[in-house]
Amino acid sequence: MKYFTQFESKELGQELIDLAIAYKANPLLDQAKGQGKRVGCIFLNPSLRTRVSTQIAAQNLGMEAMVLNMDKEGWALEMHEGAIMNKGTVEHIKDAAGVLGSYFDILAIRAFPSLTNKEEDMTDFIFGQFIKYSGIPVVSLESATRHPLQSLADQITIQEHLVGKKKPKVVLTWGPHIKAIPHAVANSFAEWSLGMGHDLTITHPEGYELHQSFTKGATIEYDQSKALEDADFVYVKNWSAFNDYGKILCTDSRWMLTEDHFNNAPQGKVMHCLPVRRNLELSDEILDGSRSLVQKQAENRIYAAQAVLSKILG
Ligand SMILES: NCCC[C@H](NC(=O)CCC(=O)O)C(=O)O
Ligand SMILES: NC(=O)OP(=O)(O)O
Repeated sequence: MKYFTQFESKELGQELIDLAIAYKANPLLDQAKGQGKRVGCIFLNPSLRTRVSTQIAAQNLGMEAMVLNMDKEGWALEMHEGAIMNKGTVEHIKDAAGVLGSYFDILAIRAFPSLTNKEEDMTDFIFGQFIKYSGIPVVSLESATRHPLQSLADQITIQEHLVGKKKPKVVLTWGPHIKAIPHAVANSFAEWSLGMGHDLTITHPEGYELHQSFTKGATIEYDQSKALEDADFVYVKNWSAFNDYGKILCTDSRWMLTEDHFNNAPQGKVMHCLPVRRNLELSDEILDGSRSLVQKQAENRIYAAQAVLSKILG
């Protein structure tokens, strides 16, 4: 495996889940595997979990992880070919990524979407520039379109809580937010859940349809209470409109889950990638109650990253 940027196949997904579960039981199982190797973690946006869990994962494999907060500590990067760099950008991605490629064995990159340029965002333009010019294996720490390490951790968490059920009912529900938020987590969660064979229902206000390349095979249900019936896992996420790109079309607080939403899904577990805005996206009642898997998901981020780095090391 050279790149980890999206869901590839159920077989690879399961292999990574199994490896992650083995590392969770014995984090230092492959302590010698990464000796003498370096992973560069490049952040163009903020992070808590991804930053720390990836460093712990590398350390567990005996690898060195270096973090560069490019948005704050690096030179402003020019992404476009042929640009005359007489404005704010200082260094071209060709030069910077080439250098990083010579310093590291693996590059891991976080590059959020603009939410203004749909075409560039949809092709993961910035992310692609790093892949093109670094020439080394690349791991996504959340791109414009996807957050695969989060999704892998989510699938590990679902498998750990299946209680004998082969095909769980998984619901992805939109929750309110005050900001325009990327589609990456929702896209990726849908892509991985469908890919791993779950029965997926997606519920959101009208106008919040995700791109169908991520949701093909899912049931789209605009009535949230109907969607939640008999749900085993309920994944809460805000995202901005995709068709009316990057717009906020709804802030209706009735979409925020409380205990009352679970009258027809008593067994339902609740998931969120974090960070979560309490009592806006998701109620204290749910987050602090026994349905919540959010801390377990965050813990599994370590083992998801460890499995991916290990697989790339070969
Ligand atoms: N990496 C996990 C989520 C990152 C990002 N959340 C945010 O930007 C939240 C910002 C805020 O709440 O102000 C997202 O949803 O894609
Ligand atoms: N879930 C997640 O990716 O968290 P961070 O943005 O804090 O890394």
